[in-house]
Amino acid sequence: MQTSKLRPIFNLVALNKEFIRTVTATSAAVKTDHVKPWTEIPGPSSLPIIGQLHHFVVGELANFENTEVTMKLFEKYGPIVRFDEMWGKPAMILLYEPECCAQVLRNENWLPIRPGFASLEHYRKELKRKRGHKSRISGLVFDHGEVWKEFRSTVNPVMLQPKTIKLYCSVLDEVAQDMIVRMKSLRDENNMIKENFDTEMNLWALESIGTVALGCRLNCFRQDLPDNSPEKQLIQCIHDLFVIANELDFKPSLWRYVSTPTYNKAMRLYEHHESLTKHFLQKGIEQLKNKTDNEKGVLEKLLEINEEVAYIMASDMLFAGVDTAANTVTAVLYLLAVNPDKQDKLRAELMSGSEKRPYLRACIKESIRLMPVVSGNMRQTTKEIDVLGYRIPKDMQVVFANRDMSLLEQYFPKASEYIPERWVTEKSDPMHYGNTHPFVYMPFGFGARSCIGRRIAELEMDTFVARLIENFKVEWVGPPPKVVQTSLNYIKGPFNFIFKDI
Ligand code: HEM
Repeated sequence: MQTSKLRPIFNLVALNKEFIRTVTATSAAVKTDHVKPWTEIPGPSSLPIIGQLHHFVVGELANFENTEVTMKLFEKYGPIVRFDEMWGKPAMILLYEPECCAQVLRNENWLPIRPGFASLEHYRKELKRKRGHKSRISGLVFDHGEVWKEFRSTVNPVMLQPKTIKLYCSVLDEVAQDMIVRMKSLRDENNMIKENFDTEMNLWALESIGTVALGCRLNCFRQDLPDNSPEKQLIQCIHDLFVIANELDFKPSLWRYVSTPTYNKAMRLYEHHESLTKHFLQKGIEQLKNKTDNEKGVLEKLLEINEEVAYIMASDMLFAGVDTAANTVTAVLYLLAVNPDKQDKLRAELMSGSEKRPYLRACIKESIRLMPVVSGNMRQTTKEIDVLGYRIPKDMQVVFANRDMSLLEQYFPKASEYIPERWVTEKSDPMHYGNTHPFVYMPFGFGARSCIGRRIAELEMDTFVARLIENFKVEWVGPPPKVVQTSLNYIKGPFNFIFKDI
């Protein structure tokens, strides 16, 4: 309810929304003379010295792990929201308007900058160099400018070549089938896998990406795999990295000024991730020596460039390719479990033996729309740009709220429902996905900087989901799972899946 004291504020917000609608209707982000400075963009109130900090403690930004927080900001402030600079963490603008997202993304120069993971960047670029590490390259996730471009152009022909990716079809299917055997053995008397289902999905994802990054089977599914095995340590380490990066890089933190305990823990974690990656890469290189066929996979081709490129790319793949794929498959399973008619339809497609499986792709796309592992993407502007009546300066961080936009009725009719058909229906159908703005749903990012692992991830997920649905009738009991938002969106237990044999 609006109190009389608050009414002026609500009126301002309403005015702001009205202005935004008008500007959007004409031209979303054309440069005009009548623009306001970015500091006037609506957002949580700022106090002297502490800025917006109090909102993280008791206000509208507290409980940021809740995925609804950003949708609430949209409802309160409209399609553009301001976050002020805080303790060295740069100011940030959140955008919920697809044409404006398009404009920011299309205005990038040839060297797009995706900020985030500043603490990891600090570890790889500053701390390691202080310790005498000589390399200029930190990796695709963390480098920018010419260093990023040079590395990306070196690895693109290897990582994006469909012929190379196709080489992994059979080994990924082998991984999927081994995982099915493991899941069957893990089920309890109720056909449930309640204990550590998330770790199980991570084991599948690590085993899968390992075949590409390290050219060998890691054997993560061994029943006798101890908890302190390098495989389990790596899984835990990747998970902890994303969570701690969220504490340091996406929330207010003093680490840029003093070495806080969280900062020290993060630096130890980053070092641990590095030594584990080296351990696995060494294992991959050893196994290559016994290889009998002549087909060259990703690791061999990268090693031909040089060992450092192979190591850095493997490290990127192990960082970016485990939790992402694992949580996406969990989301697909959950949504198919609570939509049994869609699951039956998918199973019929899979059992038909047809080589083309459009409904499988559609089910995965629709799951990513409703429960994406990444809430949105980010860029640092490379030039000044006017958006929705505000002037955004160069070097400003802009976040695209793709998850929230994808849940809005105005972009996807019956937005809260699981309707894979929207991805395969005729163009003339009002439900056809093509009717929405292409910058609403962008799960793998945009342009030259987009996800280099997309084709690999899609192949892994298609293969595994197909095997799961062929083998199990998947059900879910009880309330929906909780999703916790850190740098990634993690689906949390209890995992009430029931896996009945087909
Ligand atoms: C469901 C699975 C995945 C999703 C949703 C996903 C999503 C994304 C997104 C949104 C970006 C940022 C793109 C941009 O800035 O425009 C990205 C970047 C990246 N992803 Fe993925 N990803 C997935 C799986 C993978 C896998 C399996 C790998 C490993 C090969 C991988 C490796 C990378 C790398 C290295 C980058 C940085 C690219 C660059 O900046 O040049 N991702 N991913």
